[in-house]
This record gives sequence, structure tokens and C-alpha cells, in this order.
Amino acid sequence: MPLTRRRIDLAAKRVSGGVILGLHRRQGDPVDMTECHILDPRLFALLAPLRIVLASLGALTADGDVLLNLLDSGPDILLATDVELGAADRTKLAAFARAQGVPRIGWRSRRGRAVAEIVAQTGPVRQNFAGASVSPPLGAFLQAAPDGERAIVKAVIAALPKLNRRDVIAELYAGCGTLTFPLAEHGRVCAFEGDAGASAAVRRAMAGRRIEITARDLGRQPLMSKELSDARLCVLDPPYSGAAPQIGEIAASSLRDVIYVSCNPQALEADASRLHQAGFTLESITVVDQFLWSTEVESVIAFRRGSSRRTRSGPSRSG
Ligand SMILES: C[S@@+](CC[C@H](N)C(=O)[O-])C[C@H]1O[C@@H](n2cnc3c(N)ncnc32)[C@H](O)[C@@H]1O
Repeated sequence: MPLTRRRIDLAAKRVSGGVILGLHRRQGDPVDMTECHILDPRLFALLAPLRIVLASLGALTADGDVLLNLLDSGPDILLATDVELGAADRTKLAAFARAQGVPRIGWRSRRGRAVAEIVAQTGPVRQNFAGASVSPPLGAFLQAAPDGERAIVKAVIAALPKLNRRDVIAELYAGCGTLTFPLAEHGRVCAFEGDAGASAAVRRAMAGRRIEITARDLGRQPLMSKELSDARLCVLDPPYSGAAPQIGEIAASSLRDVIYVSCNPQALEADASRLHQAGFTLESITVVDQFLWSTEVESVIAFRRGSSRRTRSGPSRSG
């Protein structure tokens, strides 16, 4: 739906007389965002005051980045600037957070792979996943829009094979638990996520639920076929680049059911063909149109070994 996008990564550029804040032209400078028919108005309303505060920061000498997430607790901001934040900059950002009702502002240097730090916190930071209250780390991954998230979760749950409550679901690329918490209502979830902050956020919120979460870089250390074979099924939701380092182990395991959530049809094609070579066939596919007015598409695909039934559903309009 229009005006529901809750996550955006903007570029900031100092120019004479102020700061441009918007999206990059393809291989070019950012274009100042003066209107947006996709972004949630609560995030769009922050852009004008953000331009003013960014222009006042000594730490923004040329280029910066502004990642905005709209959590259940309100906007969450992660800034990256080209120079260290000074004490005066921190005071300005704290005043901005109070004035704009922003629970948290974080900062990191644009140089290297600097870790983000909190520079202002005016209240708790919360996001609800299936009744669990998660406090996501700065810059956390969220599905692009709430209705997109609902459609993805619904499609994943609908694609589950018949499970008993003891069955283990291996969940790879779990993020902050978008799928982890709903899946835990159907089986025991052994989740893996590369981002230590995201996996810690799930761990803090999972008390009393049938969830184990491990911080693991599945690119360097994929879950091995032997470990996967202990699970009843595998649910994976890899990044845009796909699951190339992991898919061979899934193919080599004795898993029968795989549910693959994909935001990149090209990466999916490569990974699906590895599964196909290993005897998996397409069981169902749901297309979720969560990237409104773009050619990007999200899909939820169930694969099964030892089955030839094919069904097709969707597209589910959610963007
Ligand atoms: C498309 S997101 C899905 C997250 C979650 N399933 C959700 O719906 O919010 C992909 C996730 O993969 C994680 N990730 C990226 N590369 C990874 C790697 N090499 N090993 C493990 N996790 C990785 C990211 O941190 C991110 O949380």
C-alpha cells in the first residue's frame, strides 16, 4: 500500500546553503526528497527537521547516510558521517530526538566497518513479532512494510508441512525474529543469524518460547548437512545475494522440506536449481508485491523432495 514503507536508507550531501537528503541517482549524487508516495508519513515528516540538524553538524563535512526504521516504538535513526561526532553535535542530536519524539538516534563513522553507537535515547525501542517484544539493534533489518511482513509470515506458515510440537525447524538468516517468533508457535526453532546485535535481540525476547538462536556467519561457516539433517525442515530468508554458500549443504542434507523466502529472483533461480538437482521440486509459490511500483519482488517458495504436486498462489498485494 502507498505510504506504508517503514525502512529507508537515504544519502545526505552537504551543499552550499544546507544539506540534500534523498535517494541516489543511479551512479550519481542524491536527489533531494521533497515528496514520497511510498514512505510512511511519520518518517517523511522527519526529513525537513533532519536537513536542518544535519546542516548544523560539524561531523558532516561532505557526505553522510541516514537509515530510518519505523519501529512500533517510533522512528529509529542511524546516522553515518564522514568525521567523528563532537560534543556539540551530540547535544544537538539529543535535542533533536527530544523535540521530534525519536526514541533513539545512533551514529557510526562512514570509514571502515565502524560499529554503531547510541548518541541519544529518549525512550524504549520495541518491535512486536507474534507477541514477543524485541528491541532491535541500530540499523536492524525489517521487512519493508508491515503488510508485506504479514503476507510473508502468512505464506511461510501456510507452507509448513504437518508438524508436531517437538519437530525442529532450522531457520537460517533469522534477523530480529520476524519469522522466528511465528514459527515457534508450530515447532522448536533453531535459528541462525550473522548479525550479533540481531541475534542478541532475539535472545533477550525469547524467554518461555521454543527458540534457540546462534550468531553465525553462514557465508564463512554454513550450517553443515549433518546438522541440518536433524531438523524436520529448513526455513531460509537470505540477503539479496542469495544463499550460495549455504545451499549446497541444504541440498546434501536429508531434509525433505525447505521454505525459501527470497527478495531476488536471480539469486533464487541459482539456489533453486541447486535444490532441483538434489531432487527437490516446487510445492508452492506465493509472490508478495511489497516493493510498490518497482520491479523488485518478494516470494515465498516451498520445496519438497519426493513429491510432484505443484500449486501456485498470489500475487499477494502488499506494497
Ligand atoms: C532478508 S534478511 C531476513 C531477516 C528476517 N528473516 C526477517 O524477515 O526480518 C536477511 C538476514 O540475513 C542476515 N545475513 C546476511 N548475511 C549473513 C551471513 N553471511 N550469515 C548469516 N546471516 C546473514 C542479515 O543480517 C539479515 O538479518
